[in-house]
Amino acid sequence: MNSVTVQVPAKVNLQLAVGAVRPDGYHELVSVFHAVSLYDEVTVTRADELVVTVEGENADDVPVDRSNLAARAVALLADRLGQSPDVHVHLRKGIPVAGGMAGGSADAAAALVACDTLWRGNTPRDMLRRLGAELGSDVPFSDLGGTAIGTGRGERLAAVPTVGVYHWVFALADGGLSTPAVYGECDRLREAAGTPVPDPAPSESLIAALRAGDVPALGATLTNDLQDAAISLRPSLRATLDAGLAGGALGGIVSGSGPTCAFLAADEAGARTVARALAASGTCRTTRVAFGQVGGARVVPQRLRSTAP
Ligand SMILES: C[C@](O)(CO)[C@H](O)COP(=O)(O)OP(=O)(O)OC[C@H]1O[C@@H](n2ccc(N)nc2=O)[C@H](O)[C@@H]1O
Ligand SMILES: Nc1ncnc2c1ncn2[C@@H]1O[C@H](COP(=O)(O)OP(=O)(O)OP(=O)(O)O)[C@@H](O)[C@H]1O
Repeated sequence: MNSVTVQVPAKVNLQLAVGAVRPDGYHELVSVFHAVSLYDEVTVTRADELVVTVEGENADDVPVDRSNLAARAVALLADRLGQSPDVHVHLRKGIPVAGGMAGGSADAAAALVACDTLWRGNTPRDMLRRLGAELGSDVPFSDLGGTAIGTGRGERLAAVPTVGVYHWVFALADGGLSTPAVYGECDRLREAAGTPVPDPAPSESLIAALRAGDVPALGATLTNDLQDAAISLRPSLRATLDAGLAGGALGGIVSGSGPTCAFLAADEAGARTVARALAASGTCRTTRVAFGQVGGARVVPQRLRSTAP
């Protein structure tokens, strides 16, 4: 076996409750993660040195040096397995870059699975997730997929029972937002308001909607504590949210740290209607239609691989 390809999904946070800053600088979270059908594909191939190449929309915004999260994942696993990290990592980006949908984290999770397969490390999946948490708070969920509650800084996961299919429209913006900057803005806004920061807790109505597969109820209970901060840094997001809701979405929120906005539609046809309304409004760069929940990082069987890098 000379190369391995892993497909890995984007995420949207159905609830993102942000608590106080911890001594280590991270915020205590309750995050209801949901994996959706926008995918990156990560292919690792044996090579003379560790190199990264990237294809897809805004590929130029993705670093190809050792700061790339996938390259860091390769180096970390190589170190743990006592293995040389010399592989070619090729990223085929379908997840918006710096869009609040965990694109870099997805690539890290996929690179861990791909290299462990290539090197026959046989590392248990929960161990790969623990390694992933060293690279970023969203990485373990990118590996797990489905729908799950994340606590701590978002890395401690428990699957949430869910029924039904959820149809989503994502409004992509020009340019990204920096995750630390959005958390920082959230703190600044809270300090200015002078209100105490509540301990984050799961929304019972949201969990009930997921258990029942109640799409309108889910649309009504989407929340994101980083939304005001993202809008404060990118005021045009308000118009994007308004346009999606006016276009018939059952709910709309900023995805994670933004600037992508996520809209829940009643069904597949409804999603296409919302996407058209968003495109006509001129309030976003482009749209993507997707569904959830989907599984996490998985090896693509060789016979199903579309092209070699
Ligand atoms: C916004 C979310 O995407 C929601 O799922 C995540 O919380 C961010 O996860 P991520 O991109 O994997 O973030 P990390 O790489 O772990 O952290 C990047 C930066 O985000 C901020 N950060 C992240 C997670 C957290 N619980 N509290 C934080 O304050 C910190 O400034 C941190 O330095
Ligand atoms: N493999 C990667 N793919 C995309 N960006 C990467 C990658 N590795 C490092 N980065 C850097 O990380 C930054 C954030 O990109 P990413 O797509 O992970 O953002 P995000 O989806 O907002 O993350 P999150 O939702 O986890 O906060 C990019 O601007 C880029 O410089």
